Order: sequence, then structure tokens, then C-alpha cells
Amino acid sequence: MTEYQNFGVIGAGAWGTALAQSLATGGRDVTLWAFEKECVDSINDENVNKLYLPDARLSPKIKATQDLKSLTDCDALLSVVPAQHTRRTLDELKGIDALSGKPVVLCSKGIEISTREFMSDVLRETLPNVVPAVLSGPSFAIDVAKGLPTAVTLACEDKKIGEALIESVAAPTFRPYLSTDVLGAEIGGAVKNVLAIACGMVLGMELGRSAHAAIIARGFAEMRRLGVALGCEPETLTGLCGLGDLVLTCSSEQSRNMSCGLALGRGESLDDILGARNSVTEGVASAPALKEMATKLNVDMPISAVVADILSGDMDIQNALITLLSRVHKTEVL
Ligand SMILES: NC(=O)C1=CN([C@@H]2O[C@H](COP(=O)(O)OP(=O)(O)OC[C@H]3O[C@@H](n4cnc5c(N)ncnc54)[C@H](O)[C@@H]3O)[C@@H](O)[C@H]2O)C=CC1
Ligand SMILES: O=C(CO)COP(=O)(O)O
Repeated sequence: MTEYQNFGVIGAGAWGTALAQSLATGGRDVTLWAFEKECVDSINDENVNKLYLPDARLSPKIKATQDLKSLTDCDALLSVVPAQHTRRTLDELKGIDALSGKPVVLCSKGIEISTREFMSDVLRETLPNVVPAVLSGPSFAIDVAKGLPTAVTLACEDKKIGEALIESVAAPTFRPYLSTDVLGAEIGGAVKNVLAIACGMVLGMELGRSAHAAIIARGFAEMRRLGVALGCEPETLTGLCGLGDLVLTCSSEQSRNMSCGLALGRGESLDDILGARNSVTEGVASAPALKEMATKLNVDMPISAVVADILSGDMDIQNALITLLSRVHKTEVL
């Protein structure tokens, strides 16, 4: 089986940097594209990403660059820029023959707000000649960068390429599981971010752990219903990229989405919360896109819709619970 030796990682935020570090630990050569020159300089000169992952020491094997096109010589690419910047970034690689037939592994978790599309749709429209794959699962960047044990789903419709990718991205403490359900892997990652905001709100408002567990379980039902409506394999969502990531993100203040909800629940304003961060909170952009998607597909997603309404200012956070509790009683369906 051909393994991929040279990886190009597009995006030097916390996650792109952590994945670059894991690849380097696994013996791969890595070129890491950063949007900011400051990132390139600190990675190349000091083996640290001062802007986005200051607490991790990086392998000197990672070479950072601001020249995106130089990554097209690599054997395989990882796309790790936030969802709302993905199209514009990938557009810069449009029409480059060297990429034809190479795998591009999507590692961002979000929905493009302007089109309500998942990242694989964006990839197919921008780089139609590459092979799409998705890497998703319960994995905080700092855990992976520090070599703590992590397991993820890696989905690729082409099983042979998927198997080669699994062998190539695996590292002693980084364990990918193979799937062919690209869409399912994407749905899990995008939806759990919105649900993590809801879980944070519940804890921020001190509504208790029982309510928190109810949001996780009923949120999972929303995720699964959306998956069925969009045609993914529902079992995918019971795996690492669905339930696994939902549990991690909804339970930890380390999550940007969960901690955003927590601060909202404690009464802080969304502008203040986001203004104090230099990192992305994907669920904030995905929530309205998810609400529109659910409405269009006639899928019942009340928790996600309430999150979107609170974020847009259309619903007061205090009224959210009343809205959810006053729905008609029904059979517990997944
Ligand atoms: N941080 C984590 O633990 C994990 C993050 N992810 C996903 O990875 C994706 C990236 O997140 P992080 O690496 O955490 O980002 P981050 O929050 O650490 O950094 C922000 C990123 O946005 C980039 N950026 C800002 N403006 C840009 C522009 N105009 N064009 C292109 N890039 C721009 C920055 O260069 C940087 O890479 C997200 O979709 C996130 O959900 C997935 C798993 C774990
Ligand atoms: O996706 C993640 C963990 O799997 C990271 O979650 P946050 O983006 O909420 O920090």
C-alpha cells in the first residue's frame, strides 16, 4: 500500500499546528501554511506557534510557509482553516494540475454560512479533481500536540486511499478509524459545536447536570435526524466523529463552543465573548446555517434552532428553556 510521506497542512491555527506535530511525530515531512507571518516566523525560528498553540514544543521537521501554492508538491493535503475562510483559501489552489488525484483531508468542523454547505461541498466546487476525505472526532489540539492518546474517524469514499491515509496519519498516540461516510463525519463535527453552545448555556445558567445530560441526549437525536435526512449512514454518528465528539465538546470548558455558551449563560454578551478571543468559535457561524438547513429539510432540531435564535438576538436566553419545555409531549424518538 502506498503511504503518503509529504504532507501539506493548510492552516496554522491550534488544530493545524497540532496535526502537523502529530504527523511529524509519526515520521512524516510536513509543510505548514500559515495565514499570519508571525506564525511562520515563530514556528521556523523557535519551534513554537506563539499565536495559536504557545504551550506546545514543535518538531523542527515542521516547515512553515506563507506560500500556499508550494504545498501542491506534497503527496496529500490537510485543510484546517476555519469553515468561513475555507473557500477563499482553497480557491487560490484552483486549476493546479499537480493536485489532481491527490487526497485533501478536511479537518475543519463547520458549515459555510453563505451557502449552507459542508466543507466537502466547498472542496468539490473549488478543487473538483482532488479526492475528498474528512478527519473528525474528539480531539483537543493541545492534547494531540502533547501526544496524549486520541482516536478519530477518517472518512474517504475511496477505500484504498482511505486505508493509505490511515496508515500515513497514524502516530503512536494518534489512532484514526476508517470510514467511507464522508458526509456523516462532517455532520457530527458541525452539529456538535452548536449543541456544545447549548450545553454551556445550561451550565452557565446553573440549570444542573440533569438538564445538561438531557441536552446531550436530545441533541444527539437532532444530529441523527439531520444525518438521516441528508443521507448519511446513521451509525457513523454513533462513532467518534458524532457521539464521541459531542460528549467531549459538551462536557469540557476547554471547548471554545462550550465556554462561549457558558459565558452567555452567565450573562456576558456575545460581542464581548468573541472580542476577547483570537480563536474561532465555529458553532456561532454554523448555528444559523444549521437552523436554515433544518427548516428547508423539514427536520425537527429545536435545540439548535434555539441556539441560533439566542445568538442572533431574536430570543432572550431566559425564554429559551420555556420555549423548549413548552413543546408538546411526544414519544422519545431518535
Ligand atoms: N482547536 C481544536 O482543538 C480543534 C479545532 N478543530 C477545527 O479546526 C478548524 C480550525 O480551528 P483552529 O485550528 O482551532 O483555529 P484557531 O482558532 O486556533 O485559529 C484561527 C485560525 O483562523 C485562521 N484565519 C484567520 N483569518 C483567516 C483568513 N482570513 N483566511 C484564512 N485563515 C484565517 C488563522 O490563521 C488560524 O489558523 C475549526 O474548524 C475547528 O472547529 C477541530 C478539532 C480540534
Ligand atoms: O472540535 C473540538 C474537539 O474535538 C474542539 O472544540 P472547540 O472548537 O469547541 O474548542
